[in-house]
Amino acid sequence: MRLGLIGCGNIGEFLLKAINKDGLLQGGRIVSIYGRREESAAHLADKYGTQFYRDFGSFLDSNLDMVIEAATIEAAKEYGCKVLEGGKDLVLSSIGVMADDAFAERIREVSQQHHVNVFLPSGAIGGLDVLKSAKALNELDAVSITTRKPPRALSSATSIDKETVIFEGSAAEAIKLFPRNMNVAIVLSLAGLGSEKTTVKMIADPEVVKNSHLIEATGSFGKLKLEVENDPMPNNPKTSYLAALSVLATLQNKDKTVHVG
Ligand SMILES: NC(=O)C1=CN([C@@H]2O[C@H](COP(=O)(O)OP(=O)(O)OC[C@H]3O[C@@H](n4cnc5c(N)ncnc54)[C@H](O)[C@@H]3O)[C@@H](O)[C@H]2O)C=CC1
Ligand SMILES: O=C([O-])CC(=O)C(=O)O
Repeated sequence: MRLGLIGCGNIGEFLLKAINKDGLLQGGRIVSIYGRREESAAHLADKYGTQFYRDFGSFLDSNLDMVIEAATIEAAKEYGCKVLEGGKDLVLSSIGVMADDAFAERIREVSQQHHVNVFLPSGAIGGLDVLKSAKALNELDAVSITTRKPPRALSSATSIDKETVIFEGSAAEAIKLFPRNMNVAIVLSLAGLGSEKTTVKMIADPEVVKNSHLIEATGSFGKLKLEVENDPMPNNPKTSYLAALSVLATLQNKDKTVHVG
């Protein structure tokens, strides 16, 4: 499987190391990268034996089977449909882009037209399997996420010196205000009740070092309560290590014939 990578930050470099250096994706290799910061992308291309493209069209033409976006919501919006129209599967990290209903609809249409797949990894959270089962008979009543991060992981809250609720509202509002922190709320919305009905609470807490997410849901199945306490990525405290692992796991599982969960 020939992979292309958009974005060479934390998740991008994690994937380059895991796949191209450590061989953790059987039969797969990142052969092309497209990055905005030319110098660092060229350096990574050299370090991990891959090709760096400045021009998106040439990147897409480099005989790829699948493209992984690990950049930003804006990049996902700009390139997502082009990848699918080019006949390649797509893995999105910046899942917040799917909060835009018109864009999400377009992604669904284009992927059907071109017979390609879009993968939305569970990212820095879990519990999506429970929500999907719970809503099989439309009997999922409420879903919420409470995110607690150190202030330095929340760009707008760096001067906070005591535990502070910095946001309460819908997932739809949360992703607009915190596009680098609330992708989790949108993947949760997609698995559950949608971004208007999924509720979010964000807490900046100078006493914590981990990024934690508490997922709660109720429905005819009973109750869900699941908390992940994530170690942050070393170079980007906003992003949890689990988010990078989930992208790799999505790639590792994509061609399995026996599906768990
Ligand atoms: N689904 C989830 O649970 C999670 C999703 N994320 C999201 O995943 C994405 C990647 O995260 P990180 O690797 O930690 O971010 P990062 O900030 O470390 O790296 C992003 C890279 O993308 C590059 N970039 C930005 N715009 C670009 C463009 N238009 N074209 C090409 N490259 C571009 C930047 O120069 C940077 O190198 C972010 O959107 C982040 O918010 C992060 C954590 C959890
Ligand atoms: O990595 C995390 O803990 C969550 C995150 O930043 C996001 O969903 O955007």
